[in-house]
Amino acid sequence: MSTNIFWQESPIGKTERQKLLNQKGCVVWITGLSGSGKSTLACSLSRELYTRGKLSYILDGDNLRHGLNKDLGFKAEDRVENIRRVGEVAKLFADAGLICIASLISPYRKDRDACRELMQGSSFIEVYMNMSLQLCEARDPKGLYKLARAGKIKGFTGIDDPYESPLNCEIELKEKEGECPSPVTMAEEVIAYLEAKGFLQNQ
Ligand SMILES: Nc1ncnc2c1ncn2[C@@H]1O[C@H](COP(=O)(O)OS(=O)(=O)O)[C@@H](OP(=O)(O)O)[C@H]1O
Ligand SMILES: Nc1ncnc2c1ncn2[C@@H]1O[C@H](COP(=O)(O)OP(=O)(O)O)[C@@H](O)[C@H]1O
Repeated sequence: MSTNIFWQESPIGKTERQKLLNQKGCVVWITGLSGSGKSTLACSLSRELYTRGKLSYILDGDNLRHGLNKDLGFKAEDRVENIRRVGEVAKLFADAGLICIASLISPYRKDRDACRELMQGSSFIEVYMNMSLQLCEARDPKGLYKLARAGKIKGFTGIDDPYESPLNCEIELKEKEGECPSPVTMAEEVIAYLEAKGFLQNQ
């Protein structure tokens, strides 16, 4: 709890940085169950943006838990702090003028909404990977669902820990007739949204 602190203004601001990059800083927040395809979409989106000359940066929950958040586990209060920190970091990246792609389970609605509140206007874009538990569990690329079902991991999201789906997200991606759209198709949907909202230019 710091006291006697003052905000230091910088001579070059977000407006100048956005002009330099010819884009607008924002946060694309990807939420969903483990195995729903968050990281895959984040990578595909980052690649597609790069080919269009747009600068993005991925904040991936799993990766951040190797460094910034390595003191946190998966208890409710740790997940709350995890999302709070990443929300603040995402805000900095957006302020730098980048398209910040945050990819975390972020299971609690209140925490995602708090991250949204940090951002101005419509620059927080919540993307919900609405994939069934059945699909995620069938994928199980890390074998974590198997361990959770066997009781070897306690408090696993979707098994014995809650996931609160978004009520008003900007983009919902889901299975169609039991099939999941390809990562590129999903990335294109997000890019179409960013384009329509003017984030990919700075005129
Ligand atoms: N108990 C439990 N519940 C959920 N997930 C678990 C758990 N233990 C480990 N993992 C692995 O941690 C990754 C999720 O980290 P996040 O930082 O995104 O989680 S959270 O937003 O704080 O809920 C998650 O990665 P993804 O599969 O990419 O979602 C898992 O690999
Ligand atoms: N659109 C997709 N179509 C088919 N398989 C996918 C798709 N997206 C992800 N996958 C596969 O599903 C698994 C989980 O994806 P991942 O991106 O790691 O999910 P998450 O980050 O949500 O845990 C991976 O094996 C990945 O290859």
